[in-house]
Amino acid sequence: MKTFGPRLQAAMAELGPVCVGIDPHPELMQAWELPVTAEGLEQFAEICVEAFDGLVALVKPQVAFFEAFGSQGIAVLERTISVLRASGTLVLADAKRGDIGSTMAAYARTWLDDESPLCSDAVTVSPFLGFGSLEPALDLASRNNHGVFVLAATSNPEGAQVQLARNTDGRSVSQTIVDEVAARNVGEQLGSVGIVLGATLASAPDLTELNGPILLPGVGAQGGGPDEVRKLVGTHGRAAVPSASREILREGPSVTALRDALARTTDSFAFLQE
Ligand SMILES: O=c1ccn([C@@H]2O[C@H](COP(=O)(O)O)[C@@H](O)[C@H]2O)c(=O)[nH]1
Repeated sequence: MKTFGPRLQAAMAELGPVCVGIDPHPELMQAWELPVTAEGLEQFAEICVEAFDGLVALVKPQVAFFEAFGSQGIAVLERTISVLRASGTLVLADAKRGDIGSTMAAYARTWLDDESPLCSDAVTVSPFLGFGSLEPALDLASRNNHGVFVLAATSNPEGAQVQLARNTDGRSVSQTIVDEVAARNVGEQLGSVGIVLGATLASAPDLTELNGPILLPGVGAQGGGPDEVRKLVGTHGRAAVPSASREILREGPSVTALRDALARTTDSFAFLQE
């Protein structure tokens, strides 16, 4: 099996660079005339799978919205991930896990071990307990040909307080994270360790050495768009994966309307793959 980076690259070349998020906000479930229950969650997820499966490079379920329904929500998430992956659609679990190394190993087994019911193609992780604490996830991902997306510069304005702080060597925390990720991707076609870079940001760390996928959440509902993404990624457009959730999901529950919204978003970012 190919490593995650080239698999994502192939999917983006075929289907366009966009990632669509499955974020079952209670307000969206109500707007879709679904009950805000585990049953409603299941229907929401099934509609998303029907709308997006096979039509998008990456699907990103936001784990928090499933966890909110307890064990039944987790069961819906398991089914959603496995149905998408069974048909070859790449799944990024947006779990943003980060902890001391020994606990990180348990998170890694949950999201990146092929025997786990929640195993996904990739997972988001938080490096703010120290980049080295991510080692168990990076190691397991590498052994199993999965991917990891490391938060580097997030789309929320509060992130700057931590992420733009300077280290003793003068680099920002964000830049340090990008550099650590870059070291993981040396020699790869496209590395399997990516970063998360908010599409809402005014500027980006230096991405020259990154050689990994750049997930850009914040498209649409948070105000990011093609112009912002173009400016942020510069010459690294082929590694850029703009991500939108609410902007597309608001068009539901019609599968046709969801697909149309996805197609519009994909068209608006087609320039990244040119
Ligand atoms: O910096 C970040 C990291 C992750 N996210 C996640 O992406 C989606 C965005 O949803 P929209 O509805 O498109 O705003 C959501 O799951 C966030 O948790 C992010 O927004 N910014």
